[in-house]
Amino acid sequence: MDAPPAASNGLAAAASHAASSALSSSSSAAAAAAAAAAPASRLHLISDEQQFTPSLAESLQQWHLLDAGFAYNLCAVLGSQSTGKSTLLNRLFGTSFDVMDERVRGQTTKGIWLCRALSSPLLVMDVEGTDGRERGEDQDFERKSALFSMASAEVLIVNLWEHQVGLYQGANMGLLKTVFEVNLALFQSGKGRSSSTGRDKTLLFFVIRDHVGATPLSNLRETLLADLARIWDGLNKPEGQEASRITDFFDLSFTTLPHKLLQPDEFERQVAQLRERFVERDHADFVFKKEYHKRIPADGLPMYLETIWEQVMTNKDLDLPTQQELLAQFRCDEIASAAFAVFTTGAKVFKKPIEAGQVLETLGAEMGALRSEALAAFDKAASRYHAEVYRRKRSELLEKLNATLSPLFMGQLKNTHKLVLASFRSAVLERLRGDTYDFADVVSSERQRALARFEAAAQAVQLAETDWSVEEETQQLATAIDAIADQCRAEETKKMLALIERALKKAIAEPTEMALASPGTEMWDGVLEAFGKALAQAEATYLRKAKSFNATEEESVLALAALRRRAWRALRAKLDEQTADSFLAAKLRSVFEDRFRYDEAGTPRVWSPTDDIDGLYRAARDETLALVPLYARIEPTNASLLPSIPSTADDPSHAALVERGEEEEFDFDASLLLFGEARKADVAARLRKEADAYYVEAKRSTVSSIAQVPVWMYAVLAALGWNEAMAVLRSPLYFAFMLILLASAYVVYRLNLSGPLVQVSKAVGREVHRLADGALREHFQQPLPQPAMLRDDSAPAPSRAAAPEKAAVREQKAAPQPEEIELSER
Ligand SMILES: Nc1nc2c(ncn2[C@@H]2O[C@H](COP(=O)(O)OP(=O)(O)OP(=O)(O)O)[C@@H](O)[C@H]2O)c(=O)[nH]1
Repeated sequence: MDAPPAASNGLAAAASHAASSALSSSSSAAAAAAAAAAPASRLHLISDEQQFTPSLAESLQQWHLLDAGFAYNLCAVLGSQSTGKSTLLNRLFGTSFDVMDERVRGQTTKGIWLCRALSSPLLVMDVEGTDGRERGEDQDFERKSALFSMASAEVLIVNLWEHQVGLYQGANMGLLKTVFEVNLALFQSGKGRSSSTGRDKTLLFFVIRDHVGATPLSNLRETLLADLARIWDGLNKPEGQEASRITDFFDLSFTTLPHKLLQPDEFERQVAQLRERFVERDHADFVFKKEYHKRIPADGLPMYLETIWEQVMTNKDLDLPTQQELLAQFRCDEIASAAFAVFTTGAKVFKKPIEAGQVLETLGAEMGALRSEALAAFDKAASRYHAEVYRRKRSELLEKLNATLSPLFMGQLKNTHKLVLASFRSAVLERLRGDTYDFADVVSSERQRALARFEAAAQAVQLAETDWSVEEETQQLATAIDAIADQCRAEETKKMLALIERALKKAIAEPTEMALASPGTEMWDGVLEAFGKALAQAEATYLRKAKSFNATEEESVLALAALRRRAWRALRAKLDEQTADSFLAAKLRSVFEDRFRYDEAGTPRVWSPTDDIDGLYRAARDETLALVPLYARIEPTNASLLPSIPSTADDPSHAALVERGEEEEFDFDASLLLFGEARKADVAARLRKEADAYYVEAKRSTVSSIAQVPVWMYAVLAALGWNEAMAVLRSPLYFAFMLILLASAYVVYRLNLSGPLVQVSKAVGREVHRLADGALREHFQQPLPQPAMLRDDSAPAPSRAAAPEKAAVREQKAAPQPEEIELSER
């Protein structure tokens, strides 16, 4: 960019005029700024070598126009070389274009220069003059510069001398023909042009210089219009535009200026008047009408002008609307990228916490704000471009923004899902810890709360203008909640079934023990009656509780079947325990004992040699042995007492449970058999041996009673001692001794010494009795048969072996039988 030349008088005048016009039209601040401003530096937009400058954006920035949007104007001046174009522009706009040195006379402006007007947001293009000697017959640049100016400028100032008007063959007419031709080419696609609305028109502003006043402006205007019409008619118009008129594309305006050198004051005055039309927006004849604007935002101007110039240089078809669209695309992309970059930096902040599983309470609002900021930044700059392109690019940007935010949204949902699920689980478990709860109530209220919480969190993070959906995630959460609820329910059911089972076990224990302790044909009826009652109660309890578990009919049926099986297994376990070897042996022994050792009245038998020990033994043994098959199989006399317990094999769903190892195989019919033939034989053999032991003991007790000292022996002793008694009475010595004894007895009695003496005597008596008894026994003792000779060595002695088992049986019985009490007393 070239430095401006020293401000001339004209320039200072322009500046001061700008200040005054700014003051009069808008604000004093703007006026002050304008007054203080120096002419802007000019920019060699297209160099002598026809190269486009890379510094336009920089210059626009310096001229404070880069962010002006559409609030700027652009005009270009065309005309023959050295016709005072630069001089006019500098006077009109306070620009700093080079003016020809009078002494040299030659082409001053080469290529195209651009400068900002001093007092208004106006860009002025000074285009190399046509017909110059320097470029000779080469009309190429003239066409290119015309094309370039037409594509960018709202107003084309056509500068010509008065004496050139009417010279149809002159340089200006050639220039105008070129302008018209390129105009048609620019809009050949017909897009974007609407002659009815007047949009995309260009103003041709004819400035007739050195107007001496002899020919009035109106005449000059008519002449020029006639020339223009003739040129227009002679053009080769593109298809579809054959009937078009010049005014479809151009507005035409004409003005004159006096000779600058001959009438300098008048020249300056009229220039000042003309300036008003260019800078004062409120002026009635303000030249920059809206419809002339090329709708290129200032920030897109560098790109646009460069592209246009490239197209011009490569002689490609230059279709202006297409160029505008391309520019819009390019710029919208650039603006979107800039906005997106800022947005991405902002969005990155949320990424880590979300990935770490956090739930960010304000994420929705912050994402929304971030997205709005990005869109606002895009809208601000991009909305000035081609509307359709802008809309398309905006929706692309929105999509991109949403795509960036989507993982955050999904992450937040997932984290919320986890959080809500965990709270649901802990809340349910917490409430299930108490005693008084309704499972269905707990689960449904917590489920509702969890889903509502999730819904609220999801809504908070969902943005408008997205296709994000929370339905799937909500569905997944509901499924996960239901799975946890099912799990809890299964555990609760298990707990409940275990409680019911425990109660049932307790209920059947005592009746079962009592029934089995007194075997008989109706033994099993008692057991099964008690079981039936306990089972009915258990089922009732289950059904009552199952209601609060939301169990379905089908689930209840299955659970009841399982409960029956468990109850039956519990009964079987009790029966197995009660018919275990030691218990069963004790029971049978007890029965045998009752029948063998006690008579019908329940009195213990004292065996005498006359008793039919063998007969009683056989009867008692056979009766007891007959009980073994009774214990071996559950067989009530009343078959209806047998419960209906479904076997797992008959139930496909339970067969599946068995396969999974969740329930054992169960066959009701098989479960009725407590033990088989082999064990029956074993139990019988054992009982026989024990009975044998009792038999031997009975026999031995008979022999013992025979070995007692007979009563008549004492009579014999009295008879034999009669003589000795007479001898004592007749002998004075013995008699005296007897008297002394009697006297001693009297003294003892009188002195009350009988107690201790009786004690001593008793002790002495007991000792004497013991010694005498021992002596007699020894005397009459006969050898007895050894037990080993009578019974098998392996059989336990009844007193030794039976004692602990009997004690065990007694411990097992919760309430001793009357018979047992009797026995123990005995
Ligand atoms: N007769 C006449 N001469 C003028 C007028 N204005 C400027 N000049 C003179 O014309 C000569 C050319 O002026 P420029 O302003 O350099 O003309 P230009 O058309 O910009 O020249 P190029 O940029 O070389 O095409 C200078 O010597 C000016 O003094 C005018 O109104 N009437």
